[in-house]
Formats: sequence, structure tokens, C-alpha cells
Amino acid sequence: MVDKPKIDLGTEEIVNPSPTISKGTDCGSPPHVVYLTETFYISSKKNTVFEVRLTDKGLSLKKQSNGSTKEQTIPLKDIIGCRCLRSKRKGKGSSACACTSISGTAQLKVVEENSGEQDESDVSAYLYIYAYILKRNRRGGFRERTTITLRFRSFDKYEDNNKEAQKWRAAIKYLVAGETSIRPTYQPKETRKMLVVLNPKSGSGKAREMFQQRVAPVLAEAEISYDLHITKKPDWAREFVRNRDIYLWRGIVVVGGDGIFYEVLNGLFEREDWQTAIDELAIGIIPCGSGNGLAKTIAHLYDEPFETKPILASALTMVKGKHSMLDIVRVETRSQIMFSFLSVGWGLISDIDIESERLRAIGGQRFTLWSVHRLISLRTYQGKVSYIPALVSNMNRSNSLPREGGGGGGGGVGLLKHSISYNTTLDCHDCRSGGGGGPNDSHSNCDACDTNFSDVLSLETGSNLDTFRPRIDSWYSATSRKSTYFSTVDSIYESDRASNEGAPTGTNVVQMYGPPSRLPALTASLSDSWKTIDGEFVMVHAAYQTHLSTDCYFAPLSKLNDGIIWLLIIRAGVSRSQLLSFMLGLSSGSHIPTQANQYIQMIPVTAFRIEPSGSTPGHMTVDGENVEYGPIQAEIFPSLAKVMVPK
Ligand SMILES: Nc1ncnc2c1ncn2[C@@H]1O[C@H](COP(=O)(O)OP(=O)(O)OP(=O)(O)O)[C@@H](O)[C@H]1O
Repeated sequence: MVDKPKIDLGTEEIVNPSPTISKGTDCGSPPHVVYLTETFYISSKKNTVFEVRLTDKGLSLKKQSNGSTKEQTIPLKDIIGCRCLRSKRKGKGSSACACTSISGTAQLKVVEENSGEQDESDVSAYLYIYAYILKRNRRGGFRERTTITLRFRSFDKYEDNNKEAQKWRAAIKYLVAGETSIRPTYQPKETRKMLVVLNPKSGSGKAREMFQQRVAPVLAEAEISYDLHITKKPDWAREFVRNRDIYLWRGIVVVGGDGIFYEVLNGLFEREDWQTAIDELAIGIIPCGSGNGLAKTIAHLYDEPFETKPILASALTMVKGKHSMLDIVRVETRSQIMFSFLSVGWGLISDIDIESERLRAIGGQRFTLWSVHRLISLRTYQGKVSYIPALVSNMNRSNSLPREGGGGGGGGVGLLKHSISYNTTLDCHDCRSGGGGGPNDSHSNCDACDTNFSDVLSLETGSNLDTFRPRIDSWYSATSRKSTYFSTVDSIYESDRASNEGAPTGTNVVQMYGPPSRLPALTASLSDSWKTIDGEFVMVHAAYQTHLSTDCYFAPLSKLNDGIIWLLIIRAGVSRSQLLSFMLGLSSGSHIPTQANQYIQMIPVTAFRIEPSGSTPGHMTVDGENVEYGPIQAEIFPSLAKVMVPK
């Protein structure tokens, strides 16, 4: 016997007075709770009926056509939101009658209920449900945008149809938010906007366009409003979060590279109330930089497809509202205290990072080009490296081994097979190029030609098919970037001028707060619990994320909050072929020699100190940013901050 799950029905009227427990459709699959169920039809196809059910698993679409039955479920975790809309009044010259068939490629236009542009002659209420379905292939997979349109038109009055649509919307929104207290109208728990800080100079300088074209539509679909601020100069974001009342926002999302994330993080630690700030505000990143180490790390650790559509992956993370604790490393030089989330480096990789700046216009490729250059003209550095080894006995190494192709596992989800042109408005990469799961694979076993059961599905309520208007075009025009972008309720876009007005005052004396150091002063000698290597080095690089950039899988065993710094030491004397093999292995995580190697070592530590002593000119970096060259020490503070994650 199966117990009925406990559902908090709240005090208000509930959507479905008695959510039912339904047996799983597959033999042996667990029962699920059914919240809403309704029969829909497709106007273009007689004898085809859809039973649509909203369950605790997702949106189930059961198609019955000429005696055959097919069922597919869009998992709740893949749904990001839904909106109720009305059809838009037609312009001059077109028919004013909603009964008229719209032929060919013409699409139904929809608007907000009170836009003033609604078509009063169409009493239907349209519910648009947006999902990004996870599809797996040999390369890891991709997410495919899917829109389900439910047209409610059983009643003669729009108000009644809208009430039905709103009931579904509320139930979907509550379930997507992970709540089981379902009410007829949706009231979000969090009403504050998101703060979005965008660096227009990051990467190849297209962050603004990328946000508008690929992120804003996703936020609109999830009905997340935001305040967008464009940085004016280096350190603008840092000053902004230091000086503003940041609790006005629910979280901070940076659009740019790891450098802008670093700025925001350090701005938070420059606040007197830093502890409250980092406790209350998770930070997210939309990768528009040239390295994008943190965004790639998050996707990798959560097994989210990234390569083909990195911006989409991160935008979806942003709307999920989830976070993970993040280790933060406190770094000290002779003149500065910093808080780092990614890496500290000395030598080869830092040199490549900084010196390749001159090639910024070519994007991520700059690292590869400069690596070749620096391998040919190799430098070594004299100095001392000390560290406190980490206790790694509890680490489950077998679980952390590098995965091929950016993570695997998980079969394909559902039966939804192909996407119509909507994807073109999102990331421009062709997500289906190469590998299984591409369009050909998809078409081989799907209803590709059956638009009535595809991933842009338009369904209608009603009982008498013969009275249906002959229109099959109730699809939301997601290709209309502008209207989608600007329609997010209450979102504001700060222009450069507005950003300037809101710019930090810059009058305060800046002080770095954050947790105090537990290490000896940088000039003091170290105790015996430290291990020290004295000599000549090609590089020393400490990392606490798996990836330093999209294609640099530097510390495969790292986790977001394991309290470990991975210290890579390459000593002078290493052969060029060893070094080449190291560099080539970085993209797959196979750069660390499997046998004990006197030149290349990766050591888990909790703190370290680097003291250069020679005269070779070189670079030291923290999170990819150049810092003062000289002695530097760092220590990890486990789980100090919060970062947005997909689940
Ligand atoms: N408006 C601006 N004009 C010029 N520089 C800026 C502006 N806003 C921020 N910056 C600086 O740009 C630098 C690089 O930014 P960001 O990290 O976003 O991009 P990136 O370097 O291309 O990416 P990554 O760090 O992932 O390699 C940061 O040091 C930041 O301080």
C-alpha cells in the first residue's frame, strides 16, 4: 500500500481540492501526485485528443489519436516558467475577426492581458509554458528550448478562460519553485529583483548584446525582474557593491568574466557588514569573458551541458534560484589583502594569462597562442614555496575522477524530439552539430513531422472539435527579441548615463574586512608544520575550482566547497616534452603525471606561501588578475560565500 504524500494545502482555496495519487505509467514506476488534469485538442487534427496532467513529476501530455496512445512528460526541473497572455489585436488591413484562418507562416501575436493591444474578439486565454529539455549525446548533451501553448477557450468570457489558465500557471509556478502549497493565484516568496552587473569590455566585448539576446529572454520566460547596471571602468562593480544598499536585491549576477566576479566578491568583503552580505546574497555568473573558469566549473560539477551554449546554461542556473557554498581563499601580498575564488599563480600560466591580454580581441584562443609562444621562450623563477598539506583521507577520489566529454550519465529525457526555429534567438552555436542526439539522431525516432506532438505544442480546450476555429498558429513569437526583452515586469536597464549617476561615491576610505588571517605575518618565519621547497620553478599555480578556463581542466578533484587548495608545482629541469605533454593534457585533465614525478607535482594544501627571490621579470595573478610581484601567501576559508548553481 502506498501512503498518500502529505501536501500542505494552506489556508486559501486550493487549485485541486483533492490532488490524486496516480499509479506510474510504467510498470514499477512510483506513483505520483496529480494536481491538475484537463483535456485539450488540436484544431488542425480531428480525432486527436491530449490529456494534459500536472503532476509532482512534471507536465504529462498523453496523446490519443486513432486508437493509439503516446505519453511524454516534461520534467518539472526542466520547466523554467509560464505566462498567461492574450491574442493581440490585428493591425489595419488584416481581418478583425478571430475566426479567420491565419494562413501560411503568419503567427498569432500575443500580449499581456492589460496591454491595451489585446484582441477583445478572442476570448481565449493562452498559457505559455517554457522548458529547456535536457538531451544527452556522446558529447555530454544540450538543452533544447520547448514551448507548450495551452489555449483555454471553454468559456464564452475571457475572464473565465483566464481564471482557468491562471490556475494552471499558479500550480506550475509553485511546483517549479519546489513548493507544494498550491494556491489559485501565484504569489512568489521572493519579490526583490536580481542585480545584474555587466562588464561591456569582457571577453571580445559583446557582453551587452549577449545579455540582451540570450539572457533577457530566459529571464522574461521565468518572470524574473532585474536591475541591469553596466560597468563604466575597472573597479566600478567593486565600488558599486561596496557602497550600495545591496539588500534591495535578491542576488547578484555578473555578466562577464572571472575578473568581474572577483570585483564583486571583493566589493562585498570591503563592506563593514560583509558577513551579512555574503550570507544573504548568492553571486551568479553569466560567462562572457575569455576564461570563464568559474562558470565552466559549476556546469562541470553539476553535469550541465555547457560547451555548445554556455550563456544559456548559466542563464538557466540564474533562474533556478539555487546556490551552493563556495570556498574562498584569503590572499595577502605586501600591500594588499584579497579574497579569491579561483586561483593564485606565479610563473608560466600567469605569464600567459597576463601577457596574452594584447590578443583579447580573439577571445579564448589567446591563451593557446600565447602558450605556444611561452613554451618556446621558457622562463624559470628562483624562490621558495611553502605549504600546509591538507588532510585528504576523507576525499572520495573515485567519485571525482575526470569525466570524458564534460560529464555523462543520464539518459535522454522524454519524447520531445526537435525544436523549431526558436533556438536561433538564443546561443548562436549550433548545439546539435556533431555527436549523437543531433537533428538526424532526433529525427530518426521521433514525431518530427507531426507538429501536433512536437516541442512547440499548441493545444486548445473545448469539447466540440467541429466548432474549432481553423487556426494552428497559437505560438508565442519568441523570435521577437525586443518584446521579450523589455516585457519582464519592472526590470530596468541602466544606461551608461544612469549607471554613472548611480556610480559609487568613491569618497570612503576603503578597508578590506572579511575573516582575519590565521597565518603568520607575511614577513614572519613559518613553523615546522609547513613544508618548504627551495629552488627554481617554471610555475607554481594554486587552484580551487576544477577549471581555470573553459578548456583548462586544472584541478579535476576539486569541489566548490571541499576546503582544499590544489597546489601545482613545476620545477626547473622539467623537459620541454614533459611540459608540452602537461600543457596538452590541461584541456582533458590528464596533465598530472600518473607516476611520481620530481618535476611536476599536484599537492592538496590548506595554505601556502610563495617567496620569489630571483631577478627574472614575471607575473603573479589572483583569479587571473595581475597583482604585485613579490611574496604572497594564501589560506582557504571553506564555505564562506554562496554561488548560484543549477540544482
Ligand atoms: N567598463 C569597463 N571598462 C574597462 N574595463 C572594465 C570595465 N568593467 C570592468 N572592467 C575590467 O575588465 C577586466 C576583465 O573583465 P572580465 O573578467 O569580466 O573579462 P575577461 O578578462 O575577458 O574574462 P576572464 O576573467 O574570464 O578571462 C576586469 O579586471 C575588470 O575590472
